[in-house]
Amino acid sequence: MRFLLRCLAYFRPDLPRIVWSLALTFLATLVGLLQPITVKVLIDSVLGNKPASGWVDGLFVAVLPASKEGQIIGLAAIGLLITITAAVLVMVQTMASVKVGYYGLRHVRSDLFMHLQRLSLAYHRSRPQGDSLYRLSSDTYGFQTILNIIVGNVLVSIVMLLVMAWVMFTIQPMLALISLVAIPLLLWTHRWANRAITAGWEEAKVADSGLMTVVQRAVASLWLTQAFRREKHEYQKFRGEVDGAMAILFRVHWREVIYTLLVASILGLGVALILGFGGWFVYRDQYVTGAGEAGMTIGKLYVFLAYLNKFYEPLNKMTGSGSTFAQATVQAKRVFEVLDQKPMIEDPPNPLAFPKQSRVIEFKNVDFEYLPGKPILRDVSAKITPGNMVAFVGESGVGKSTILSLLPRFYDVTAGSIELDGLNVRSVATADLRAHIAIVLQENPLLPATVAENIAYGVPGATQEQIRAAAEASEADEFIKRLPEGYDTILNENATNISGGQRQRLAIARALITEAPILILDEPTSALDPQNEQLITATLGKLKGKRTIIIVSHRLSTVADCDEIFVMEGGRITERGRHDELILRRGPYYRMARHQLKLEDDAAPPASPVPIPAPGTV
Ligand SMILES: Nc1ncnc2c1ncn2[C@@H]1O[C@H](COP(=O)(O)OP(=O)(O)OP(=O)(O)O)[C@@H](O)[C@H]1O
Repeated sequence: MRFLLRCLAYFRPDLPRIVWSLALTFLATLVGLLQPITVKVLIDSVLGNKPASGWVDGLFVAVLPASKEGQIIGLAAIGLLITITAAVLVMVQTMASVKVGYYGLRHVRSDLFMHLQRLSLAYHRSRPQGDSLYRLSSDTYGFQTILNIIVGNVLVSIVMLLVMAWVMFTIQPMLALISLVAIPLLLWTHRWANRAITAGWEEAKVADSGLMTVVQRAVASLWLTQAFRREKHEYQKFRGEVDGAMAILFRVHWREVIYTLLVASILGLGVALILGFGGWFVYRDQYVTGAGEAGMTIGKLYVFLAYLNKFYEPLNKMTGSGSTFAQATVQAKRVFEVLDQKPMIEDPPNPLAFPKQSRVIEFKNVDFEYLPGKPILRDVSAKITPGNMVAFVGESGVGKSTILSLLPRFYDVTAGSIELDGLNVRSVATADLRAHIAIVLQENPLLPATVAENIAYGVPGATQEQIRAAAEASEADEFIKRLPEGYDTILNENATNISGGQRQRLAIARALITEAPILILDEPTSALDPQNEQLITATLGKLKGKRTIIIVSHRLSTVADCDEIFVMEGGRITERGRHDELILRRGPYYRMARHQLKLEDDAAPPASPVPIPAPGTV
């Protein structure tokens, strides 16, 4: 019940429309109830010449003309009018409920989308993207289905059941009791089927979202497939997933059709009982005891059978929608599974004020592990003064990128702390913290939008001048002006219509326009040719003193100009200093430099700082 109320809460803002829709449904149902009366009046009063029994019949007879022909035509016209009125009411009700459904769907999707954005990178990296897409695009429909079934079906059906039961009892109490036999049988069948079908849908949804993941991965790595001629293998993998999902769906549908068969048989049994007992009552009252109008008549039996259909209709609907309902609850549960995930990175309850400005950054005895018991960083301490350019260097996998991702709190440290001007990053709002930091990675996502829009992503409403200034600072202006539409050139998916170096310079422009006091660059030049590397190194050189720059790079030519270089080994900082100091020390940095800068193996420590070859010459 709590689960259903939680689902329905998404539709609460539309409560007046739900009430209106319900009222229309009842009205349409009531109007529909008048339909069998036209036949009863035709059989009993017009053709059978019996007096009208009851005030509704009397009302019908009263509006009919005197002649038999006129009465028959009149009843046909009334029947038509009733049908059209009920259909119009249903039409208005349908539109009202469709609106309620879609508004609710919008709420659910917005909630889920927002929550997915709040969930940490750790969450998203541990799950297939296709699964999140599936939950957002497909599973959210479950809420709409639950509303439609509860409001448009269950509530109306329960009222209809009560009304019909009362009407049938007034016609023939014994027949009414017999017709109730179906209810316990239906309840028992429903209990069994609901469990089996829900379990089936749970399995089916996992398989279906797995299919989405396969497609998403295949599209994202299409170049890999084509380059390594693995189309056949990928196709077979896809077919395997499709076949697996289909087999599960077949199993669910088998359970559904068996359930439908059982429901139809139970309702059929009810109708058969009424036909048998009802027919016998008519025979007894009209041909044996001669009770006449006071007993069971053919007209009454007809009306009873018509109402029996209307009595069974909601039962049929309720049980018939049982499978759809089971599927919808599985979908809604999958949405709640994500909504109930607590974001790992949360703002403190009372964040301290933290206006954007240059600040001293300090890593204090930082330990970090992605997985419990598997330390990546150990006792890392480093102080970076505003305006300085520093670098973390070291072999692949030592934890350099990990350090960068701790500063904007993509992950939280396991022990120790990171402080800005002495304030722990955990004591300020994440948005305020991240406003201090602009990030450039080795591979930067660019959007399928214009070049100008991509640069201005972090500063919506940036002027043309700001965009141009950022592009000039990142040495991107030249190439942008040469693009077919200049700054208005639209980048295609993954920005493959510009080169890797150009993408990198756009990413730097996008970072610079934010005027964040801290600029983080993770391997900004590793994918670039010497000429582009030189351009970017020159850009960074110009920013020195204006922003705090933290670089992770393998290329010593990119970091040689830094105010401080932190050398990392096995998750620890083992050496620190300026390039020339580190070379003189003949430690791990020197060993790295020896290969890259082609220093003589046994060369004596140079008396003066080692000249750094200009980027592009090593
Ligand atoms: N999301 C993650 N979950 C678990 N382990 C991870 C995750 N990301 C990185 N690692 C592990 O953490 C270690 C450090 O990774 P990191 O990317 O920080 O190294 P790096 O020094 O930047 O390497 P490279 O120079 O190759 O980029 C590696 O052993 C890596 O396997």
